[in-house]
Amino acid sequence: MLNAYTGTAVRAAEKPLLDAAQGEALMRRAAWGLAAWVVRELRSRGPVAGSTVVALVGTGNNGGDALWALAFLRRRGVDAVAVPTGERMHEAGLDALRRAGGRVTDRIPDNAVLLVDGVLGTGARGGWEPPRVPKGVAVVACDLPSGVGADTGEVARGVILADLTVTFGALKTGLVVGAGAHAAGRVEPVDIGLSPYLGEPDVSSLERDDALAVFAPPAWDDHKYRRGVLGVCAGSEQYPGAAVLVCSSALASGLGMVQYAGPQRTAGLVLTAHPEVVAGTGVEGKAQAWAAGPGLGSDDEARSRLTEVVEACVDGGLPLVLDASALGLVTLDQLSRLRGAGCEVVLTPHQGELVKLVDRLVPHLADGFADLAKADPVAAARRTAEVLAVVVLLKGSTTVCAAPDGRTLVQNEGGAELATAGTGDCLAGLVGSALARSGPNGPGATVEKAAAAAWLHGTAGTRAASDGPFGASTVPDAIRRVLAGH
Ligand SMILES: NC(=O)C1=CN([C@@H]2O[C@H](COP(=O)(O)OP(=O)(O)OC[C@H]3O[C@@H](n4cnc5c(N)ncnc54)[C@H](O)[C@@H]3O)[C@@H](O)[C@H]2O)[C@H](O)CC1
Repeated sequence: MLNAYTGTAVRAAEKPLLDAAQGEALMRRAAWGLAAWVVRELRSRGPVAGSTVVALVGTGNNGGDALWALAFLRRRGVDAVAVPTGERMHEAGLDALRRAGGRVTDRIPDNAVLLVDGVLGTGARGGWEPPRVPKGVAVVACDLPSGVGADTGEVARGVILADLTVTFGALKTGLVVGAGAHAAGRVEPVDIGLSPYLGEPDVSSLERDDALAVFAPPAWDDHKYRRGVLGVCAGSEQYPGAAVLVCSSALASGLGMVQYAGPQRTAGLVLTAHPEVVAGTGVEGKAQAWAAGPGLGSDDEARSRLTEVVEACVDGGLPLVLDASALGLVTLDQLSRLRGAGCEVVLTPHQGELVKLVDRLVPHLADGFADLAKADPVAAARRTAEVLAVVVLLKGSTTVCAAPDGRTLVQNEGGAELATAGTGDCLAGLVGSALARSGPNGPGATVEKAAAAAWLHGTAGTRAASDGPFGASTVPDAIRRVLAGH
């Protein structure tokens, strides 16, 4: 599990050390770590000594880190060049650079091979006007790409996309969420001794082993009912394929059984693809969790199919994932009955669906909510989860999984290749599968299951993309390959 903290929390963690006059020691540790990563980057591209490294240096401590790092690099024989972007530079850092034999110029030298972005860190307020960065120059951001909001991942004007971000003290939320995560490139944390002063993380991310623990292979004495039975209510005359995609993904994730409830033609398609599915028109059976919504449509029949599933879940206290059409159909009363029956509920909207859901079910949150969902997806998912008392899995370039108590997991596996019709249906099947398994229960368990599904879905997407462009029907096979370890 990886943990990330807001910039505000990291600054608060620094405070006792700054009060104890440890500021320069912290900065030198940070700069030392940054210089070490720059050396690695240089080595991967050619010789270290003699190469020109330029740092854009802002007026604050972020610039101070960059100056100290240049001073350390100068001692490795690097031609270390500072380019100030403001009226002043960190005094001690500048002094260190000068003593080490580095230089200060007013423009990026043509022969620069690597650029350190040390303009703005956690103290940034809004954007800036960057100089033109010559093509082919590697970019290493100091703590954060300048202009990325450390608390939110919102990207302001002027952000230079980094190949690598070396971040100090702790991962920042803004480096693992949304556009900020994209701007940061690879992220390498450097320990500067803040751990004892950091509280609870703002967000966390499941790693491979955490996710695979949710989708664990069967134990030697498992039988099909103990491995989990997922009920699927998806697909319609208009969108029959959705039913197949949900069932295929659920089966690929290694469940004991998939039970399909839907019209005959759709059931026929499901059975042709997967004869092992138990299909019928109603919800009777042995389902231990339900996935409802993909391709249901919005007519009376869709509404009544969803109602049947909700009632089955209320009666049995079963977990339920609501996706796609179900997000436009579910009522506040149904959510409240599900909660009252102790059912785990996961909603899986993308940004547009979340905004519509909030408009419809939580009108008092609706004002400005579309802007919030764009700028700060973590806050948007959290607010919805809290007010509806369900887990919200918000799909996007970063998948945000928020629990009603605020616990939030963010997953960045997979890329834009997954933005193709039907992949959301596959994700719904995986969330349903995670819910149907007897796994860890208790606080946090539901949000972890949702995040594990997001991890598997994203990782499968990346696997599928490695063979070239793909459609959603390829995803289930990729899921199997990820779970098989190849
Ligand atoms: N505190 C420590 O000892 C350590 C800090 N580290 C590094 O310091 C930065 C945070 O430093 P801080 O000085 O607080 O903020 P910044 O350097 O990010 O910038 C402040 C500076 O910039 C001006 N400013 C803010 N926004 C803009 C803008 N949009 N355009 C132009 N100028 C702007 C502001 O007025 C200030 O003058 C942290 O990220 C670390 O890199 C180390 O971790 C070591 C310990």
